[in-house]
Amino acid sequence: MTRKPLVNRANSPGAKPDGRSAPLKSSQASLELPPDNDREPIRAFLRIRPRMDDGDSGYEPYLEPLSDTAVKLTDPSSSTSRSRMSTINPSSIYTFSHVFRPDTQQSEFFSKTTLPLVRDVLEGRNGLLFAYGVTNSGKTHTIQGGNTPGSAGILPRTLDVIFNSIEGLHGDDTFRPVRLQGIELSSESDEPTTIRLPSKGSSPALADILEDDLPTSTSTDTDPTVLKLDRNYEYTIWLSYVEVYNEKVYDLFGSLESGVAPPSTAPGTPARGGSGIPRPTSSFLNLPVPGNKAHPLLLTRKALSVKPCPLSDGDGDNDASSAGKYVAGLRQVRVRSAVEAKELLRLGQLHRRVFGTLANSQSSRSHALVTIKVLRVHRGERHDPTSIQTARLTLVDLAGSERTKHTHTSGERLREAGNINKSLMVLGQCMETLRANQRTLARSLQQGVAPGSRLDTRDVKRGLAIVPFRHSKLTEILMDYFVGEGRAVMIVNVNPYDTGFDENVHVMKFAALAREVCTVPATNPLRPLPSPTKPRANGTRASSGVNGPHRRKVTISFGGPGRKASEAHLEVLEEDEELDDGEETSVEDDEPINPLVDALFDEIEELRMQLYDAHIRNALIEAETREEVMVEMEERMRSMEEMFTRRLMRVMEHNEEKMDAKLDMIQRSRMLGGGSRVPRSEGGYSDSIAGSVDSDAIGQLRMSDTGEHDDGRSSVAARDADDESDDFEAKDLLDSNPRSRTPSPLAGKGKPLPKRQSTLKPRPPPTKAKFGAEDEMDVDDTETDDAHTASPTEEVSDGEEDDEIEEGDEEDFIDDEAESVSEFETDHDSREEESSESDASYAGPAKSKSKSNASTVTKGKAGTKPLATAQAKRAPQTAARGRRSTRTSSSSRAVAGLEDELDGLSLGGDPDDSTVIIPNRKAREQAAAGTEYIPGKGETETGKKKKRQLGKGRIVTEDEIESLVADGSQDGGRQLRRSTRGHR
Ligand SMILES: Nc1ncnc2c1ncn2[C@@H]1O[C@H](COP(=O)(O)OP(=O)(O)OP(=O)(O)O)[C@@H](O)[C@H]1O
Repeated sequence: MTRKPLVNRANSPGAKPDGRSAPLKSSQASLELPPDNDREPIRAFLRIRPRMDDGDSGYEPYLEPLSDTAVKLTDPSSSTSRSRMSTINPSSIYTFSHVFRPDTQQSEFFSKTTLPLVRDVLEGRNGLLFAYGVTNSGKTHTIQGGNTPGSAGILPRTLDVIFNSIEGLHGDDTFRPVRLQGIELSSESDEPTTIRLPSKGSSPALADILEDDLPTSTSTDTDPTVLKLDRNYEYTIWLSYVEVYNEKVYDLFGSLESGVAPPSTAPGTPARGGSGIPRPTSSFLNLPVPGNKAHPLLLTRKALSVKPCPLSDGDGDNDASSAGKYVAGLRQVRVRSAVEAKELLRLGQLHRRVFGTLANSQSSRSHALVTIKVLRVHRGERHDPTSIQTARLTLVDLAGSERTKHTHTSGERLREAGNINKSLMVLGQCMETLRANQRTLARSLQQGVAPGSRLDTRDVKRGLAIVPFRHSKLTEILMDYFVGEGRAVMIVNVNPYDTGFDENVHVMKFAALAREVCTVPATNPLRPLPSPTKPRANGTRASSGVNGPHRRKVTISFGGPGRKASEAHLEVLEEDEELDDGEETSVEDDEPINPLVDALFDEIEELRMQLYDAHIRNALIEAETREEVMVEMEERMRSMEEMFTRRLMRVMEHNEEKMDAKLDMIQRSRMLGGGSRVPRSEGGYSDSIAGSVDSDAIGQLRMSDTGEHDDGRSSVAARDADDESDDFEAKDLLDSNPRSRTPSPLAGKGKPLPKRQSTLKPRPPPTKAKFGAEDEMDVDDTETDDAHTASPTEEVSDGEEDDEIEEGDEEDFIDDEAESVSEFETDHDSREEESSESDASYAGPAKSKSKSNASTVTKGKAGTKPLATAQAKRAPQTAARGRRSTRTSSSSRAVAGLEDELDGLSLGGDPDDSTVIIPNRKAREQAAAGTEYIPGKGETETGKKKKRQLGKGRIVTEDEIESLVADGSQDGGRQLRRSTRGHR
């Protein structure tokens, strides 16, 4: 956006106070001080929106009226931590010119806020009213009103009052207004002063669907107020309607169809009274509804430029100080009745919808400015252009003031929001600067001037800041109201329910700021205008706007009760404004621009937009990251669950195998021991097997916790009377309680193997010969069943398997969880580790029998795995040999006790005959009844599987077991043990 030079005259309010009474000239260094009562602050009215049925329920209002002029704003979340983070006071009191409570009627609101401005404009004074507030706070309702009787807003009421008051005082069309306050002869203008108002029957298609939702003006919903006017004057009323959207100015009457005014709209007569309300139309609204999205209807509109008024538009003194800026090319349409005016404004509303700023959202995304211009001339001087006086009243419906960070907008919406915020921010900056300048000026006046003396205006001007009106289109258009003459009124709309508290605090602060800005109401109303100017030549050139023409798609949904829902697809092409070629440059353009200020403003705007973008990007990234982390965590949890399940299964199977190995070993020791008791020899295998039996197997078979875990022999003695099923339970208990467990069975059964190797070497041949084929078979059996878990080498490989799993799952582990797992495994396999450690550190002192045994293994372990396996195969033979040769009296007793018990476990029977022991009482009852055993819910998969398999076989009751035990069959006993695995 190119910038025009800043103008000290127009941008500084310093010139203003004296502008009326003593025009400021560059050659004139002093001025008369205006009396203080010449200025009055902007009046700010607060209107609180009532609670709506849809959407406001559940919210408590955070705004409480304290009086007719004060309200208290309380942060609804003040009790939460949010308020501690917020810089906004949890509770604040704000004062206004008047506070309108939610139940205020439209007529009352109009009378107190707008009627004085209507009187002013009819008497020749300018006025500005703007509605400020967040979305959904009631700005449009305040300005335009609703559909119900009595709900007409201040705009239709203003038109009612004006036309009520000038009834019979209508002037003719000889002169027409141009720019801000210029006039020209209508005959010299190309532009039509009227518009074609076709009848209802020829209603255009697009207008038909667009107007459905708009408030309809009814002949009954009019304001009856009549102001008393000087009846020596004639009046003509002109309307213009501007939309400021994306920092561009568009004429909402721009596409009106030009035409000769129909007879019914001749000067002085109402357009069409009664029910026959005329309908204005435009080239757009005549077009058929495009329903095909692929071929949208292309509509083009052109932005208008805002230009400084020429000096010739100034007052009689040719003072440029009061000349603001005008919208070049803006159509000003003569209206002759309130009805006609309302229809025309309705047309503007339709155009606003066609071009999309109201089409896709109920929220206004543009600023809408309606200007009512009144030309007044004395009846006796109606042909003297210098006697024509002009005044204007502008009503502004500002776009919602919420900031983008709360609206989560992006793309086109972000641009819109950025531009809305830009213009509102600049409006605030202008007010702030105006206030500061006025204070500076007041201070200068107080300090430096004696009563009645003159002040050097150059000193005063030096202390005044430049007001940044030209940094937004909105403030450029409104600037004349702040630096020129006229009253300004601000309506602050607040929805105390669902809108953001912070946003409303900003609105309140803005209002407080506005209230401290003073404007200068005209004290010399209806100044005669200079001679009318000739229409300008259209010497314009295209704007060098950086963005170029802007295209966007607009979809308008329509339908409703009794109508088919449909959509109209439009494409809007918005062309940049044209820049003037310099024909009408004012003094402003000659003023040097302050490059630093200009650059700083540009920088601020740029940074602000970057900040918005960054906020939105951050929010998106955060959301995506959270999502990713969540998915990853879920994945990890799943894999950990699988891994733990696998581990649990493995540990269970491992335990089963160990238990089998122990049982086999114990049984084998019994068999190998036979009836003869061989004295234990020092360092022989009998030591190891005895130790193993003493400390592990016996301890594991112990029935109840005797508290003598370290003394397996006493445990064996204590449990002689216990039965077999209890035995199983005791094993489970011991397995599940690491503290109560005796050293690992592997420590007993695995470590002796290398020792066996050392004792194997001197093994005499007769010993080997003593063991026949049956023993060899047993050894083979041990190889498959026992050596798998008993062999240290196998244990190592088992451990490697574990390691593999751990490596595979390593990344899935959270350290703590991994620790808990290893803790479990450490307890469980502590004896194995002990063994491994001992294996690895042969030089260490032997701490126990098994350790000392293991330490001797190391030498043997230096060999290969086959060697170890061979050792494992020979282990039972060696053990038997050792047992026969060496045994202490105590261990002998223990072994004897164990053997006695194992005798009872030796069962005979068919190895193929599948049997089952059902440890569960309910299951036993089912079995006794001949029902197939079904595993219960929650039992492990292994258990289920084995039970199902077993269920296919013969089910054995306890009595049968006892008989089997009585038979003493070894194969049957093994089978029985295997059958019971699944139940552990
Ligand atoms: N004083 C009121 N009495 C009854 N209804 C109201 C009042 N003020 C607002 N409303 C209703 O609240 C809703 C929102 O109001 P409105 O459209 O005027 O808000 P807005 O501030 O103009 O919003 P936006 O900035 O998005 O255009 C409308 O349905 C309107 O009819």
